[in-house]
Amino acid sequence: MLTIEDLFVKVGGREILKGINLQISDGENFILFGPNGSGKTSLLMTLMGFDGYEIVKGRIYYNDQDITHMPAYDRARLGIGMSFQRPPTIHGLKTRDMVKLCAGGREVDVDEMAKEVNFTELLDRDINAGFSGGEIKRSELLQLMAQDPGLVLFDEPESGVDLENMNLIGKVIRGILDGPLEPRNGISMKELKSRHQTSGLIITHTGYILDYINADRGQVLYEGKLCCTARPRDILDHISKYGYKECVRCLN
Ligand SMILES: Nc1ncnc2c1ncn2[C@@H]1O[C@H](COP(=O)(O)OP(=O)(O)OP(=O)(O)O)[C@@H](O)[C@H]1O
Repeated sequence: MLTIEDLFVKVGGREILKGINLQISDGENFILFGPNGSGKTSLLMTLMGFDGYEIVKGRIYYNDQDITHMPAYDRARLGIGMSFQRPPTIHGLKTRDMVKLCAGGREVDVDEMAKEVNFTELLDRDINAGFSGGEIKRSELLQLMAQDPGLVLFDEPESGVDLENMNLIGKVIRGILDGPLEPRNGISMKELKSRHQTSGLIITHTGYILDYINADRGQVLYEGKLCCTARPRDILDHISKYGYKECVRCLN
């Protein structure tokens, strides 16, 4: 699904990612931890192909295709989607129209999807214009539901979300990553799951999202390098007890 080989990236002239190696399989959810400024968002932005993230060494493959220098819109067409920590406001473009664009020509029922994320009242407002933190997250999820990507990059899906909304957002994210939660149209859960192979790369500080999704593997990004491979819950427990200082030992 996703393979990153020896990736070095400069941002604003400074080396931020220093030799990243990572593989995420079909249907796997991988959790990324790390202190502020360690390069987590830069990694996701690089994977999405945004300008300003200069790959100085290394390769990125998606489904065996080399996408290292592919433009962002082509990566989106291939099936990579992203939910941003701070997405921009876009004046003059209604969220409803953006959701249709995300569907890339497929027929989608925007109103029906909006109901699932409690977004009906906001559909005809410009994207993110005056939206609250929780509304921005729900807007992002709605766009992802329409895109139906094969790989989703989530940058801190819990940030700015109250506990009640976290429940809604957590369940929607689980639906995007793990497929429908109950049998549909006479198709068994096992069959639905085997058809749904969406993978996730998810940044979290709090770990709230772990209550909602299946995630067996995680790592810490520390000063631009990956370390400490373990079960995400174990990493979280360790960080809350000892902070990130132990990661320095793992790196040496
Ligand atoms: N456009 C830019 N120009 C210069 N430096 C940048 C730019 N974007 C990011 N950086 C720097 O790169 C480093 C890594 O930033 P990044 O946002 O990737 O960290 P992060 O791990 O996601 O942090 P956080 O947990 O606070 O979100 C930071 O020192 C940041 O200031």
